[in-house]
Amino acid sequence: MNEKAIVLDEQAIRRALTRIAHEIIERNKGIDNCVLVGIKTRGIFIANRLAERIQHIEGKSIEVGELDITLYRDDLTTKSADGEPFVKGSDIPVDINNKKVIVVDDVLYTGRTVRAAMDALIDIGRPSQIQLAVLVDRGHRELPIRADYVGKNVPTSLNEKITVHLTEVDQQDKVSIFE
Ligand SMILES: O=P(O)(O)OC[C@H]1O[C@H](OP(=O)(O)OP(=O)(O)O)[C@H](O)[C@@H]1O
Ligand SMILES: O=c1cc[nH]c(=O)[nH]1
Repeated sequence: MNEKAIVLDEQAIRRALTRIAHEIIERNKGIDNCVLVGIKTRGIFIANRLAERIQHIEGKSIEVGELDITLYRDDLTTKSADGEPFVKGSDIPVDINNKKVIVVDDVLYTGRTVRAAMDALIDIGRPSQIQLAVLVDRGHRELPIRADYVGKNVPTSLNEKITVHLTEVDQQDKVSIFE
């Protein structure tokens, strides 16, 4: 696959996350009773960055939990009967009962990862609300799921792929579209 375009550079990612942090605070009238839950690798780093910005803006800390979701649809050795993603592990340091849980991921595509995340959350408690924040929404949903906070909507064709690079793991901040 070839890199077709850079859709967000370092500065654009920074601005998008700052905007989302403000939107989270505005929508929830502050961050009392809110918890961020990042999905596996890059969603966790994005959730941590949002938490830093929220702390900076509100002067209050927001807790960050983690979910590790495996998309094993293509992994024949571990494929389950229904072939859906599953939650491998979680580290959610707070009681999510009656909390507003904001799920955070880098890319929203079919929605199956988020569906698995919501199942896992509902298994461990009863959030008062679940919201969703993503850096990129590339469309092509297979489930009735939408994001409440979107860094950038990137219309894609099915043969394209969005890659998100973050300095914490990839030594640079960049979102690209590959075809
Ligand atoms: O809406 P969906 O169709 O579920 O796709 C979105 C998920 O796909 C990506 O993870 P991927 O499995 O590519 O792993 P990665 O994060 O390690 O790249 C991305 O990080 C999202 O979690
Ligand atoms: O294009 C895509 C689709 C799913 N997950 C990604 O990270 N990119």
